[in-house]
Amino acid sequence: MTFGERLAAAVAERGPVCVGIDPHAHLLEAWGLPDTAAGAEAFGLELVAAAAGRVAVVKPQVAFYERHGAAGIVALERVLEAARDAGLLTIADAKRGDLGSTMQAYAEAWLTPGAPLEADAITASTYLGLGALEPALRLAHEHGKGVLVLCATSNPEGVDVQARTDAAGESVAAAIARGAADWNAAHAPGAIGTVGLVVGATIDAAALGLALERSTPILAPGFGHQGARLGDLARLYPADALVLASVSRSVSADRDGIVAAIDAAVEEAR
Ligand SMILES: O=c1ccn([C@@H]2O[C@H](COP(=O)(O)O)[C@@H](O)[C@H]2O)c(=O)[nH]1
Repeated sequence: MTFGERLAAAVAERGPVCVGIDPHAHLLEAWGLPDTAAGAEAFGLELVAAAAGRVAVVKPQVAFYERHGAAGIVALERVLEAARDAGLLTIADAKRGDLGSTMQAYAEAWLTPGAPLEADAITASTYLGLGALEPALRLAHEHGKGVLVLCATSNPEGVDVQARTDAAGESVAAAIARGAADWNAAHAPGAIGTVGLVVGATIDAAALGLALERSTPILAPGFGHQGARLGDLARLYPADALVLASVSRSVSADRDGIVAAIDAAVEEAR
């Protein structure tokens, strides 16, 4: 089964909300936790417990674990393991992107069953070309895992690169979306595939000429803290798209209120 098909089944059961796990220093302080690996682990484990049974997916932001060094990576391993044990799909928001042989190593780190940092999908950057991701896409496909490629990101600066067009008028973002759809069509015809796209909820997808296909799962950050509203999901994305709406800070601001905030997000998205 492809990652896209696994994701579609999970979203059909629990809805499109993805709980982001972003242990910012200011959130650890607000939660009364130390700004250490142990604090980031406790934060992540509480969010996993709150998300379990409520949503389909959690998305730890790797940077907030890396900032604590080796102990932070161990903490992330434990958070990923707890999420797996709780029946949640996991997206490691690692934004990896390098030439092919190095991408192979990244994929072995994040997408190999049994690896200490195993996740169901990673985020990846195509600055070295979509073709450079090929070893990661192949390894992901082999194991039913996913690679979510940055396409039209939610930050305002992204448009400087992503809206650039070639001689035929195709934007960088549109070319990435086309490449992802082509890869899925070639490797899993008729299915929702291995390669997904990151398409922010704060951007104008039509202005970029994006053709979003059902075969290409979409990770949609930008809801909540960045301003987009979960209630607008149906307006922002094509009706038949498999969209995962990511919320991090907006559900984790208040330690005592995370269950209520996740329930509210699920309800608003529904
Ligand atoms: O285009 C992108 C790609 C990734 N992100 C990441 O998602 C979360 C968003 O956090 P919020 O608190 O819900 O704003 C964060 O980890 C980003 O690095 C993104 O925002 N936009």
